[in-house]
Amino acid sequence: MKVSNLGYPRIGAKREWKKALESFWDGKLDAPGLEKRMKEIRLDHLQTQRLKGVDLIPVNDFTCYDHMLDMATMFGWVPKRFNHQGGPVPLQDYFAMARGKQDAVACEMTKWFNTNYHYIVPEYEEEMEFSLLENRPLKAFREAKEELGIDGKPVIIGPYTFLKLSKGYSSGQFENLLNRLIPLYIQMLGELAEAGCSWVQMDEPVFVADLSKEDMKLAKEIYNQFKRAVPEIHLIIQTYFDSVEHYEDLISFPAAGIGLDFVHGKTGNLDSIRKYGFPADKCLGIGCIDGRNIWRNHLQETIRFIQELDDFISPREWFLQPSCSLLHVPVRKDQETDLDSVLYRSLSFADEKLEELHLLKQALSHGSESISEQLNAAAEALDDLSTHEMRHRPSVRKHLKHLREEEFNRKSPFQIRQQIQREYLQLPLLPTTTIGSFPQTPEVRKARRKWRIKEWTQEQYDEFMQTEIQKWMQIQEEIGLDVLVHGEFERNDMVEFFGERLGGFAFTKHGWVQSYGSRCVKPPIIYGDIEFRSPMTVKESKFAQSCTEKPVKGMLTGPVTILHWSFVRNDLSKKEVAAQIALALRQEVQSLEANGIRIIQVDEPALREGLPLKKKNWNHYLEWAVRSFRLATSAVDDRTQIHTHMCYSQFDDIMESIQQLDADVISIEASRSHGELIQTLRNHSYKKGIGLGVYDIHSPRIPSADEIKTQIEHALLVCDRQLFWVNPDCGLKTRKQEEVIHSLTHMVTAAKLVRSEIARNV
Ligand SMILES: Nc1nc2c(c(=O)[nH]1)N[C@@H](CNc1ccc(C(=O)N[C@@H](CCC(=O)N[C@@H](CCC(=O)N[C@@H](CCC(=O)O)C(=O)O)C(=O)O)C(=O)O)cc1)CN2
Ligand code: MET
Ligand SMILES: [Zn+2]
Repeated sequence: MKVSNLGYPRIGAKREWKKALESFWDGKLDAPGLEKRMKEIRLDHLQTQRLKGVDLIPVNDFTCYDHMLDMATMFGWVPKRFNHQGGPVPLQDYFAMARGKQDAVACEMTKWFNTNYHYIVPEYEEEMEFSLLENRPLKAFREAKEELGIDGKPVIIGPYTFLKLSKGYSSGQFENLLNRLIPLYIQMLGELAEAGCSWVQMDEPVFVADLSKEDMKLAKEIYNQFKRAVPEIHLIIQTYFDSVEHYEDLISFPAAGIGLDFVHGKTGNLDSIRKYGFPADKCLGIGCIDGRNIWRNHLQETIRFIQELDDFISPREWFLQPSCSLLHVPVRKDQETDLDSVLYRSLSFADEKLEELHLLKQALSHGSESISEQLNAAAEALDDLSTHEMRHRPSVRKHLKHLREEEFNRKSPFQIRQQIQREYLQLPLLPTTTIGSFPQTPEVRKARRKWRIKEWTQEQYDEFMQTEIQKWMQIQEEIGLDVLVHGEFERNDMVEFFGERLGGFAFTKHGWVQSYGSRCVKPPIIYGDIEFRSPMTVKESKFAQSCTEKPVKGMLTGPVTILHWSFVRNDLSKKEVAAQIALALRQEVQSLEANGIRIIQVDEPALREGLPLKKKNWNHYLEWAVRSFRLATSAVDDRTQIHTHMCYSQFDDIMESIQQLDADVISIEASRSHGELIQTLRNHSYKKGIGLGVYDIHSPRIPSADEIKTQIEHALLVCDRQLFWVNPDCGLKTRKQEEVIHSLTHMVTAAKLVRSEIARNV
């Protein structure tokens, strides 16, 4: 029995990794300085894992930005626009692919399966040469060996997953490209074997998605080739986030081990094991500790579960492991000194999870009695949580039980609302707007910090916020935008902010998780029933509206997004928790309307992300997700315009459900995906207001008016101009003031140019 870890958070308990990267980008740290810092952090994480008793310690899970980008650059997949000169990709080109540069737009970024982690999408281009420009897993393996004497287990994205998650090729090219990748993998594995590496973890999470039998046949052929070429490497094919789709095929692959998720794919994987058994010549990686959530494990139940499995299968060896990489949870909990003690005791972050695995190993090797104290402590902590008074609020439960169907519907259908809103809002053709946030400058963050640590009074803080809002109202007026926003300066994060103001949530001080690149989030913890306390956003929106004649958009985060971007209790279904959040938001929407806000945007960027990985589970999810949005937004008058916003996702699968949200206007991220959304809209005509993002906000690059104009014109080929809005891809909180002003000025110029061309032509 071994403890195996699948991946460790990169960011560091104090976000050292993030800080080093940002210093480098700001020019405060040079390249050797960055390399040095990264190495220290990397080694420190290996040390920690060794101390926690991990037998198979992952290496090459660390990265300077994203693990998919690492794979792509290692294979020489650098799109021409980055003008890479051959050889190992230098940091500068590597970061240019991630973040863009003035003469080259960044590579697309999208959700890693159903998580809030975003990866850089590898982009294939015709004529690309495939060669192993460097062997990163080998480097990582050697480093761990030389510096710490650790025999690391390199983690590599498997070829099937790598290619499935890439873009730029047609389905007919898939097999050919796969065949061209094989030699690179073989070279990589061969060099690892030569260096004395024995275990390699090949991540193939796409094996849990809806693949065909043909796919599995093709995949098996690859693994046969690996086995033939590098027999001495022990490959573990690792799956996660759901149950394996064609389990009976996967167990016949020539691998030394197979890793399964027994948390998020428990029923499916268990059914498969019951039906097909598990090969006695392979190791079973048993993902039994939740790598996606922060609750302590009920160790006794887990032991029982593994013992039951042991009754009917006899793998060569058991690997006790988290259900997936620990990338998705914060580093360690001992920094959380202000939490409710019952809640604190029921938590387990990455380091605690590794301790839990070690305890499981002890119990399973030496009997449960050997750790009975720890087992009882875990059971007791979870028991105390389940009887916490926050867990059950009768008023909320009662309200939800008695909802009437009309509470999920607007008063009139869209066509009627559209007429009424046109009168009420008096907007020009192709109205311009932004998605909500303006730069969260160091000054804004400092102000929040001073307020948080009580160095500033509420009045001082409010005054600062008003000044900031006022400044940006004026900037927006000068730029000539049509629908203004207050800028979200008062928010640390679009989810955490609401979590701090609603009943039933707790929030941590250091519970950071990587979202993309150096950007992190601190997901709030939903541990009780959710309750609206008092208006959360009215003060700022109302103030902003008092500064202008133009309509100000109120700005809320939707129920599905709050749910997905929080750590959620697991004694209630997600559907029930979403309904509780929706009910609270409904009251906020009503308060905004009552205070003269004529447009309210309810962001749902995580709607697509929450989509189950298997199609058969889609309908159920989409149904409750849509209903919760409607519950949150339907209480308003016909004349109040409801907007929603979504980003970083492929939308073609869910256009129908987006339509059913019945929002009057949706703004969607579109620019990094280079026109794919346009294709989607060609296939599904969308009959409500829509703004396709006209420029990428993740890049410091400033788009020209011409380029934006072209984007608008392209969009108008598929969108009705009477329904079209002009806006950036997403909020602007990560940008600098000057970048924002220039970009938005170009955007408004572009919109005006298109308007006047339309006027000339009719
Ligand atoms: N939850 C969530 N998920 C999301 C998004 C999102 O906005 N929220 N957007 C999409 C992309 N993801 C993103 C995720 C994070 C950030 C982001 O900007 N994160 C910030 C942190 C935001 C935050 O909470 N900031 C705190 C401050 C945190 C902090 O570092 N405080 C320092 C002090 C800071 C100072 O004095 O300057 C400290 O306490 O020591 C605040 O503003 O109050 C960052 O990593 O830098 C952006 C996009 C998808 N998923
Ligand atoms: C990730 S979606 C962000 C929407 C939010 N209103 C913002 O502008 O930041
Ligand atoms: Zn967005």
